[in-house]
Amino acid sequence: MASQDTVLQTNAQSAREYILSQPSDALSNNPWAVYQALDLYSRTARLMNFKQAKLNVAKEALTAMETPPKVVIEFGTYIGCSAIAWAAILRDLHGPFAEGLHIYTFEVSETVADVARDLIRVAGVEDIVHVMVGPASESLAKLVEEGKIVKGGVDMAFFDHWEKFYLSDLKLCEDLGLFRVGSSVIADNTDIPGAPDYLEYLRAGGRGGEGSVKYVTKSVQSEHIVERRPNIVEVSTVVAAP
Ligand SMILES: C[S@@+](CC[C@H](N)C(=O)[O-])C[C@H]1O[C@@H](n2cnc3c(N)ncnc32)[C@H](O)[C@@H]1O
Repeated sequence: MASQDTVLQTNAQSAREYILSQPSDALSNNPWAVYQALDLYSRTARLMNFKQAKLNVAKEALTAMETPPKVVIEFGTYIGCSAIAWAAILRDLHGPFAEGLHIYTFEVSETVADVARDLIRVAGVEDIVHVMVGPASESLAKLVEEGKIVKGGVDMAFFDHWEKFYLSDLKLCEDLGLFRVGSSVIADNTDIPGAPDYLEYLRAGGRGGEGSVKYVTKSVQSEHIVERRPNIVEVSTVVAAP
């Protein structure tokens, strides 16, 4: 029987074949069209991309931010579906020629990262979406070390890798001083498979104590309600940052 990793990689490669087989004038340099083609494809294929109904929740949160977001970090690239959507949203918010737009996205598998890079290229957003291969915590620390992300410089962090890493990676963001008041922290799959320690932490408002990062958080039900399927997007806002 094929391992989970092999299935994950094979499905990702099939998604790339599907996209590359489409007429290029329909998708080329059009991030929304690529996102939607992938989302449509995922309805019949087993893909673990961030689906449209949930993206709508995240998009609403990003659009409502007082300071429109420019820098996004994403834990879990997979085929680049959500990263392409973040690029489309940032471009919509700031215009096609805006400077300083960056999506740093972290993926542990070289094989699926290659798929993401190809799809990001089709979408024409490779100038603002940076795929980093390796454990997310290491990639993030490297970005800070290299000065590519500065203190208070993350407008939105998206958690969509393996749930067991959500809380430790959130705490790493705090330890590196990446958030500002108003930063958004969004997470998928907190209901199924579930990230109880992450939810408990955010619902308590954070680590607690003087000088700590504080949050308000809400579990938002996405519109596409299928019983016993993951429907929740956890949307948290930083309300205090030392
Ligand atoms: C649910 S998928 C991400 C879906 C993606 N956001 C999208 O919409 O296409 C989770 C991905 O996280 C990756 N991953 C899991 N743990 C990781 C870690 N600690 N560091 C980096 N990537 C990780 C997995 O290999 C997998 O490709």
